[in-house]
Amino acid sequence: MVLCPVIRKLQHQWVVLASASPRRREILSQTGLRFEVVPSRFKENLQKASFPTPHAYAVETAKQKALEVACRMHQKDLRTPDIVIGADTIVTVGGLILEKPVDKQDAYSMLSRLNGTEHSVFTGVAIVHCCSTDGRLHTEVTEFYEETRVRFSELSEELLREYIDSGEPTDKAGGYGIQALGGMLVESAHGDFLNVVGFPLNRFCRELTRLYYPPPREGPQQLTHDPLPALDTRDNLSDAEGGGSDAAQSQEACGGRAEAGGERTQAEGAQEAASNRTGDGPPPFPIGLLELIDGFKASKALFTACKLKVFDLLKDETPLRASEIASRFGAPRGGVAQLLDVCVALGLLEKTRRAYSNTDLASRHLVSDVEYSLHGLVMHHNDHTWNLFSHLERAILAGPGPGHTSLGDKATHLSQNSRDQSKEATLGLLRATHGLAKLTARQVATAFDLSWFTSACHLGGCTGALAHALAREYPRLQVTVFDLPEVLEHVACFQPEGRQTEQIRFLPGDFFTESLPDADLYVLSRILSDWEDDKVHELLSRISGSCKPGGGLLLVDTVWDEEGPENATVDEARRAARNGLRRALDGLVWPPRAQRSLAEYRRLLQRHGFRDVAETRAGDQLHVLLGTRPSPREAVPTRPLRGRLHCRDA
Ligand SMILES: Cc1cn([C@H]2C[C@H](O)[C@@H](COP(=O)(O)OP(=O)(O)OP(=O)(O)O)O2)c(=O)[nH]c1=O
Repeated sequence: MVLCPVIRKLQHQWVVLASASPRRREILSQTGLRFEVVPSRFKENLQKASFPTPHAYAVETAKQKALEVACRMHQKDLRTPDIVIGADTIVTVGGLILEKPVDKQDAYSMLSRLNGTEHSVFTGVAIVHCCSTDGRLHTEVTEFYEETRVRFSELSEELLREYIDSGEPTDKAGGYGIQALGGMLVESAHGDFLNVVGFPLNRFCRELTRLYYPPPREGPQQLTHDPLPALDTRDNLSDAEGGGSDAAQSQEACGGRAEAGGERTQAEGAQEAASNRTGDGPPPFPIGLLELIDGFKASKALFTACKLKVFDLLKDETPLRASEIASRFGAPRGGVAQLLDVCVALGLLEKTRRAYSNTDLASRHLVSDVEYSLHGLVMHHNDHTWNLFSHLERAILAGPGPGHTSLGDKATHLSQNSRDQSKEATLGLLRATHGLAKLTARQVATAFDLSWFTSACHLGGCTGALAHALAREYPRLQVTVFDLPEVLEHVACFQPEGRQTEQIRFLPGDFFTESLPDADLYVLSRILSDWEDDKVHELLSRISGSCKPGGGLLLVDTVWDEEGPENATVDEARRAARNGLRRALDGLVWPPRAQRSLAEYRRLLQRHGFRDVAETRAGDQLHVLLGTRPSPREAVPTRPLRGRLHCRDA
């Protein structure tokens, strides 16, 4: 069974695992992936001292293992696999890198070092996408590593000796196998268990997802090949010429030219095959740039498929042919079939025997009436954001000014007073925000333990997505959703059925002009970044004035100085950068928002009398702060303000 949708995307690719490790084979086959095993002949002898970190060494070794197999297969078979996966597992302790012990004595000294202490197990992984043009191998490498911290308990000499005699340490990094007898040595393990066993499966699936959604890479996907059996060990690919991986020979195959002298190392040969070529030839094909150039087309295809409700048509899981879908739209088959094929390429639809069905991703998020639907968000971007961005140049040249830009004028109707908006526009905006709010609601509700509060008031709580998550997590909590009457008149259609409904009430009102409902806990989610400082102070002082001693304020928002969590992985840092990019892009067409740093939000809470401010993250985009009110305080009288739609545009 294939649980990870991205694995399905690889089912027609020729995937090779460049490893002799039975553990890696077993772990990878658990995904349902069809792959072939071709053990690497790369000699694991890179200079450890030349790497800045132990994991850099593991990643490079993994890469060279995979590149060696890619080159050899290309040369010997004249058939190039689409993807070659290499991995290398090492154990590090006190700055030392431990690989597989060479003998019992070596195993003993490794295990003695690990005895009673904590060490790290790193597995470096390389996913090499290959393609062949004019007899030359071109590769694109994605690499990453995962760390697991393992602690051994204090072990007796006798136990270590017995363990070594069992023979288990021989083929395992650090001289132990956590998955078997070696599990008895381990007191604790923090991180991915499978990473210790030789392959970080979870991270691997996440990396594949990152690579294949959105649009799959063009190069490797254009290759065709015959389907191969799920598991087929082809250890013995070559060997008419006597095996061994000769660098010059493999260079000839990979680069289409022989290297006189043949003094180059295998690593160098494989490295060059990685197509980082410089010099006279054309520069490497800029896949990333072309994807960027074409990116808008992919978005528009998705928007159009959503507008036509293609994913709704396919939601009952009966695959339909292009002609059937076209006839439902009363449209000619040709264009519809093309759109459907684009959706297949984008990973939104699957095509089997000329019939189309939704991928898991589409079933979960693009069908309009499912729980975690983002259909409303897509429609909002199609109907509003798309037009705004077509005026981007004008917006930039006009620059910010009084009343913002001519584009800004157009834009403000999206985030302005909802009384000015048509009912349909308000509903569209609510659908867009509801989809996103639902996706993050549980993470926000559980960011802190709120079980000591008995009543909460979500100010500007819109459709109640967060209120429902709070009610679900805290069965004692009564939640009031306080929002403008013109917002609340539309929320009935967003309410799920269930027990939590009894814990939730919707109260119309304007949090700037009307008294706030009583509550132990006030919640503000993505509100403050819509307002400049004077309004923010006004609102916080009203909340502070209504908040009882011991009550709290839960503040949820994006922050401008986001760098990802402390000790962020490369992945997390990238995500943080992408969030920043999204905000920067929005800033080009919408009136600038009052983005604040985490420290500024913390100071705001403190200034308005909230103490012990704690902060954490909820998912990729949101930061959550919780402050409590130690003593009662008078509410500061406020000027009445115009009401507005308290939910962020998407
Ligand atoms: C720490 C630890 C390692 N190992 C294994 C995983 C790896 O197979 C091995 C480390 O050696 P590697 O050099 O990473 O891999 P390998 O030689 O087995 O296979 P190949 O190079 O062909 O890919 O140690 C366990 O099985 N259990 C453990 O607890």
